[in-house]
Amino acid sequence: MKKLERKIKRHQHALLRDGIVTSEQPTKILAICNAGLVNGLSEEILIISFEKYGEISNILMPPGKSYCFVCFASIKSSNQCYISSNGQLNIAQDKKPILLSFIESLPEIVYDKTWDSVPPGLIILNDFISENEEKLLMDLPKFDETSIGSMKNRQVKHFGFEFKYDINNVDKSHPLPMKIPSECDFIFTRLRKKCDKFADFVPDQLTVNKYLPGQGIPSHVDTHSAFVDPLMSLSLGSPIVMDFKNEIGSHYCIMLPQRSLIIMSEESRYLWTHGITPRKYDVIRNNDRCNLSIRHTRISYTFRKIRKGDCNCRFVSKCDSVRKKENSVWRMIKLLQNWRKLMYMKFMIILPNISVKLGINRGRIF
Ligand SMILES: O=C(O)CCC(=O)C(=O)O
Ligand SMILES: [Fe+2]
Repeated sequence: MKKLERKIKRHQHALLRDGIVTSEQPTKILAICNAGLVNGLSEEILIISFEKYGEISNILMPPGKSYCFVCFASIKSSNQCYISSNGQLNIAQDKKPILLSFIESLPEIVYDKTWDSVPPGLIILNDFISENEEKLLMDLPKFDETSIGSMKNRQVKHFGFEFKYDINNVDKSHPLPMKIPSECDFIFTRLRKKCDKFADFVPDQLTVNKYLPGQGIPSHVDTHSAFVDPLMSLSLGSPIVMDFKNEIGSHYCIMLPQRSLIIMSEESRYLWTHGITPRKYDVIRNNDRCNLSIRHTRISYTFRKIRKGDCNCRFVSKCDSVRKKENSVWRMIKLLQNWRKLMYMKFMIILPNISVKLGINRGRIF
């Protein structure tokens, strides 16, 4: 038996131990037997390497495993992929060649991500602006192309109030001289017509983010005490996947199309984190397809309204106003405890003096 075949056989036995049955005959599903999530293989690399063989209908990467699966729409495609890549395509760990095997059926795994749901309170208005309006808004902020900017992962510009990333808040007492540009006014006239619910929303803070391919924004909840509900973000240029996560482990991947407006309100604004994974491609799954969307430059306009006073939402676990109140109660308790300690120490110091004065000694009065 040749060396390659022997190696594959070893991996096939390992797959069998996990209940995955390989097939001698070509099927639509290929197992990459020696590389998976734990070896740093990604869906992006698989799509880039394999899409030339035909339509990919699914990719399955079980968490914590050193194998994964690519499912083609036809056996012809999977067979071509097998012939050209088995033992020849160096995308396994340390640039080693991948070892392939056909399998009968995909194992059942529960995905930790969902592509077809949105968190409560989240609305996406597609084609919210025209191509001309998009161009105007993309050219407006005049980002300096030569500087990488103050943020590691993107460039930002603030209007109305500066968002300070070191304190995760705005300095409400120092508004910026640059207000939200009047070129944005049409957005809110349009919103009033399209969405009654947000007719009263008049933002006074705007953050423009510019993301190059490979850049993103860490998952976060916009500070409750900084901004009221809702938050709105207009997507210009590249479509992108935004990740929404909640505390009980739900993870929704939401495609933000070019020229769309996303409105985050209620639970989606207060409880779910949102973020953009820094990568050059997004994997989009719908029904029975798996596509790669190549990122190019994206500019987003995030409109927010500064909150006056504390937040009084019901999503207390993520509310910094609640945390602030809790902290001040704790501070008060600590202060009281210290005060009691101080009084006790003072008492212990003056006690001997009193006992001498009263003639108290060793518990006896004489
Ligand atoms: O780029 C976006 O659409 C979102 C930006 C954002 O979440 C933020 O600036 O807080
Ligand atoms: Fe945000």
